Amino acid sequence: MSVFVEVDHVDKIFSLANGDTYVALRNIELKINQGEFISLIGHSGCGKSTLLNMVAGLDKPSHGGVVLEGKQITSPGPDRMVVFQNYSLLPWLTVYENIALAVDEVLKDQPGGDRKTIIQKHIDLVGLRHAADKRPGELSGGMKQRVAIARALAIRPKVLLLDEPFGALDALTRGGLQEQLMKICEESHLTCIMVTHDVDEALLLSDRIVMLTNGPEAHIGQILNVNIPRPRHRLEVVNHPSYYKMRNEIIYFLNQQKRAKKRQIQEAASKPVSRPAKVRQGLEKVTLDIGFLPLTDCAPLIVAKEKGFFQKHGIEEVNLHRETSWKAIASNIATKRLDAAQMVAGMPLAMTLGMGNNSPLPIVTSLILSRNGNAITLSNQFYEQGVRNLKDLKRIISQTNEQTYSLGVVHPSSMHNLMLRYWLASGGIDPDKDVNLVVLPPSQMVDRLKSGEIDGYCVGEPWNSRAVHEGLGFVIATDLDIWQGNPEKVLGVREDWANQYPETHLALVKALLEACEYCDHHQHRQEILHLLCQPQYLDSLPAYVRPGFIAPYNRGTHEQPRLLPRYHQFYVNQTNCPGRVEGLWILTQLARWGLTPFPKNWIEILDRVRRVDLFGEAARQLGLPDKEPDRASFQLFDGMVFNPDDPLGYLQRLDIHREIQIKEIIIDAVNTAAA
Ligand SMILES: Nc1ncnc2c1ncn2[C@@H]1O[C@H](COP(=O)(O)OP(=O)(O)OP(=O)(O)O)[C@@H](O)[C@H]1O
Repeated sequence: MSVFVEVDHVDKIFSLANGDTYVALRNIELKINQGEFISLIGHSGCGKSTLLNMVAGLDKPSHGGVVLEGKQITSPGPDRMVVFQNYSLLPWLTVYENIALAVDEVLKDQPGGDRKTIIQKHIDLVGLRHAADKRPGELSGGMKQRVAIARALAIRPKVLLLDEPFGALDALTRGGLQEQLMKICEESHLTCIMVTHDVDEALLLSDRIVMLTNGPEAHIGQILNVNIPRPRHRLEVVNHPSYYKMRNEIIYFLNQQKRAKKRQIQEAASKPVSRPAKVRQGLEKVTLDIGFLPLTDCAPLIVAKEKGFFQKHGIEEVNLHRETSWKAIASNIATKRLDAAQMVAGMPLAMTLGMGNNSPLPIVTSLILSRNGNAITLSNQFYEQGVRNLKDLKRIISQTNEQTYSLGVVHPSSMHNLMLRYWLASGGIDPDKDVNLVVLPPSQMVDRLKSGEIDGYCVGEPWNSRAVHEGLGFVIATDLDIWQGNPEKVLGVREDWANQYPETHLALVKALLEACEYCDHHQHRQEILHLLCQPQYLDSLPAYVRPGFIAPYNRGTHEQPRLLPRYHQFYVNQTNCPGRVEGLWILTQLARWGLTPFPKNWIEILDRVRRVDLFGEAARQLGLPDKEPDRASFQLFDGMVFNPDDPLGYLQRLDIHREIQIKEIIIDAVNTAAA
């Protein structure tokens, strides 16, 4: 089906009287098919009417655009009619005259007789023949709204826009009008967008319900497909087997938003007390301790320090602490020894959910530092046995019952663990039953492979290339083969730290974002290689770091080494925004393997951890693109589609998984302060 209306990455920013701005909507992306009925639902003030007004052409997006049948909407037009809650009829005109006014204006090229027929037909359509000569003052609320609908339909719009059309009517009248509207829309195959607060109304009328989060920066939290067959009848839809499940889902979404609002208000109220004064350069803290692990993809941190990006943004002194494991990073952030750290992509979510029997500790990430850069290395023994791909590995594992192979991963919440598990499970290998996964720091992988304690691993560079260089193993897959562009390392800070030092946090994100951009220029790579290999950072031979960074990547197989331009991706292709959809994928995988429960309130958790808003602020201040990646379905190498509106459906479709727990994870601001 072709797209009829497209809301294309729309932002709406209002200028306020005091000179400030208010970002009402951020990055709204919605494609609507012809004949679809869409409802917009969300708490008061989230931006539903603003969005509707932009489709109507009554207001303009600040960024992005709205397109109808391939044409950009720039002003109101008769192809889009709006029905408001307050009817907006002219009180001195009769029902007939109110409709005639619009018809005579828009269809003026048609003969008068035809226009009369059209007016009459639409008066009949809404059952008002008996009241055609009455003025609005003589009509009930329901009758007035029927006139407004008839007037909108009479000029044959392509899209009908309804802003809480039945909000002012009593329940009985509302019910009758809903049925009438539904019938008209179904018969004329009209495309409708309706703003409503009424969950049952949305379920009765809609094909899809678009749920908006709270503002500022409201975005689409979830889209619900209403799979109730048409024609529908008001008294029957409630008997549909999924009616109450869908209803509960919407109400749950609204409750999550209510709770998030309450927390924001509490946080705002506590700010003046808890925030330290700005020390210098407009920042609250100008000396920072930041943790990292000696891996090729720590480059942005090293570059930010060595090339002066931290100082450029007012952070006078940064002590980079080389840590030995991801576990140490998590612990040093939890105990506040570190202000910030390079983290594996799943760590902020996992710590927030309290993975591994820890108390939930909210961590925020406002920046992705790198994408890709991992590989799965297996010992030469597999190669000698003819293992070239996942299928071969499965065969060998099935044949060797007496031995369980051990594979190293660097942290339960790391993409190494989640991607290795995904890859194995896609090939029918249960990562908890058919192999033995062991958590080891990256720097121990090569030695353990050499000693035979493990048979392979999934790790970042330079540890794969080093094994190849030393003739210890071969790369069976890089993460480009599994999920090209997967989020790899992120910047992580405690949420209370981010709240306490907001300007410093922003400066840190800006400094690292600029460093990421610097790292992606291939003409800088030789210089960065030199910086990275220094004793205080990777302390590595350049030969281990070069492959995939500046030189062709050698898998240690018979295959010719190949250049992999995106193997270490730091900036291009929207690398840096901590998008919520990929965060949601991580949540599904943590739950899949029993590492954390799947949070029933996932929208709330993602909004809290993956701080798209703070990333956007930093990017805008630098004049760099600030868009969140598309809120679209995607798939990994096996073709299984991940639909962000149905994460639980995705989990259910995955053949191999542990028992999945679904739990509401409530972490309030008071706990945060005490943590
Ligand atoms: N012209 C304006 N100038 C400044 N702010 C505005 C303007 N119009 C709307 N806003 C703000 O934008 C946000 C979204 O408003 P909008 O009316 O779209 O919300 P809504 O979801 O339709 O609310 P409701 O359900 O209460 O009708 C609100 O915070 C509102 O105060």
